[in-house]
Amino acid sequence: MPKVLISDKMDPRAAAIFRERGVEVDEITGKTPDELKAIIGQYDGLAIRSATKVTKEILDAAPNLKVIGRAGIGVDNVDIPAASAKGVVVMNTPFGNSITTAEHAIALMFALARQLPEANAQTQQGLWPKNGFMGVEVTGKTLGLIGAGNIGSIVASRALGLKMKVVAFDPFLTPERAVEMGVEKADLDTLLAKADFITLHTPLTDQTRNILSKENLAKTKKGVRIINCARGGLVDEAALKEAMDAGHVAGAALDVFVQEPAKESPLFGTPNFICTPHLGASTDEAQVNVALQVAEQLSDYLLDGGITNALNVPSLSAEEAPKLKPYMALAEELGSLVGQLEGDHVQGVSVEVEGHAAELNQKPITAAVLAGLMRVYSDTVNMVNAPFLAKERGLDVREVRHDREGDYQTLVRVTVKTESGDKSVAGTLFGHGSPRLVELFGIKVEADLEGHMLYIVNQDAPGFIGRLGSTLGEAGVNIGTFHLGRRNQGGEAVLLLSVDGAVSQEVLNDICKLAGVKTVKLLRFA
Ligand SMILES: NC(=O)C1=CN([C@@H]2O[C@H](COP(=O)(O)OP(=O)(O)OC[C@H]3O[C@@H](n4cnc5c(N)ncnc54)[C@H](O)[C@@H]3O)[C@@H](O)[C@H]2O)C=CC1
Ligand SMILES: O=C(O)C(=O)COP(=O)(O)O
Repeated sequence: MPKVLISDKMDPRAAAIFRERGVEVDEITGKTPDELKAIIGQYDGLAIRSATKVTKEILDAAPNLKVIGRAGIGVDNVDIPAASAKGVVVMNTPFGNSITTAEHAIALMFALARQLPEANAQTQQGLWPKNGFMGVEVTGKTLGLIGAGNIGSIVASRALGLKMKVVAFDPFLTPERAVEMGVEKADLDTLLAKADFITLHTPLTDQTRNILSKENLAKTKKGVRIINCARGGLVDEAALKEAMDAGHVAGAALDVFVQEPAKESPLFGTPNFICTPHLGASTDEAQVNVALQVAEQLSDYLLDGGITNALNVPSLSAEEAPKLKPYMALAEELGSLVGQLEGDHVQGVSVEVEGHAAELNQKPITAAVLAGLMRVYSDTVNMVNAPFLAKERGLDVREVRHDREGDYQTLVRVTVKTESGDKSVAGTLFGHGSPRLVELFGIKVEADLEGHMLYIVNQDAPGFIGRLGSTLGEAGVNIGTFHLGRRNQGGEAVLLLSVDGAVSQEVLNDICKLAGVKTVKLLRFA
């Protein structure tokens, strides 16, 4: 039974789903990195929010980890390249808390416009400060939206409902989508110059870090109010403090900080500065959404291989997974076969699918071919890290889909590019989806690729099979299955024998000495 650790506070429904689905679950929150390192080794899955930092060090201490699920959106607390290199799938729940976070941004906008926190505090102190809090209306004002993705577009629709004008800066926002959203698409400088309120809804990337820098803050309208419910680091906190002290920025509301938990900040105590402790996603509704989703997604992956909302592998629905499973087994065997035969020389790989296979999602099939192929270099390769390793090695990977049906109802062909030309193997599925090799380097040969196998290329000649049988028999090697194919009569022939166990180098040398033998190789399949 797979085992999952929930390491951040999560709605109890997550644990309940894991148990219902047949996944063992521990909820251990608030661990230090060292404490997490000490226990992570026993888990197949890890469910987190933003508090747990999944660093390379943690991943190195997690040999069994297969999947990380973020109950939320931002995954900047996960070292995704390190996870990919280790073959760990990283998933998030991209929509579960979007409305909630958008509402928090709107709530903070109103709180700034009417100075609600300070007015509340002073009233409760018994000061009745009726004349101290002159606010501004949002109606008719311009909201500058930096980032018009899921959350940004919900904020825009709410702001339009409040009769605001919305100007959006997002390099990936198409003019058509801007029209559909009812916003004006603008460049950043235009937005900065026009906005009465600015709200940020981008991930933290090299391009967005300090997008509200000292320089950009200086380009804003005097009296602007700024809201950040996305990620700390989008706003230069020191520059914001300066701009507020100078009276240029009239108010700022931060839900997120460069350093979290933010126990101290020069901004604390600044008039018209409001903050919340990363509460953007904290509503009952959002937390139930993300908890249910993350538990279902992790269970799907661990139990059936279904992949939803993964950031480092192609998606594979729980419905698709059972259909694709036998193809992935076939693809991995074909990859393994070419890897073992040609591994050192491979410069590029082409994966072709035809017949029924062409109706399926090809990405997982290609990833499985690469996993089989790359396992020659490292036994920690799997479908997740194989495409990354292939890229690292500079392998040119191509996918081809043929609608035609050939000799077989379904076929997967793997062709590797080598210095001595293209070499191709192909396989199909028989009966109840059992993989079968049907072609090896241009020769038709049918074989199940399993266990230890001997690959022999020889010159087709009478008596060879008898001599080979005797050599193996004398060495005490039992032949399980025997598959034979040849290019033409008297031409090159290929033999694939399954043998009961490994064959010594001595026996391989003896086979090599048999007349007509060109190549002998011992292969190993799962
Ligand atoms: N405070 C909180 O508790 C929460 C914070 N978030 C954060 O909100 C942010 C946005 O989330 P979503 O809208 O779901 O993401 P999304 O991926 O749907 O949208 C992000 C948008 O930012 C845009 N973008 C990327 N680079 C940009 C750049 N250089 N300049 C301008 N725009 C750029 C993208 O094109 C995209 O449209 C994320 O960082 C997420 O982590 C999300 C949920 C809760
Ligand atoms: O979903 C996100 O990106 C968030 O920032 C929410 O963070 P949290 O799950 O509340 O720690």
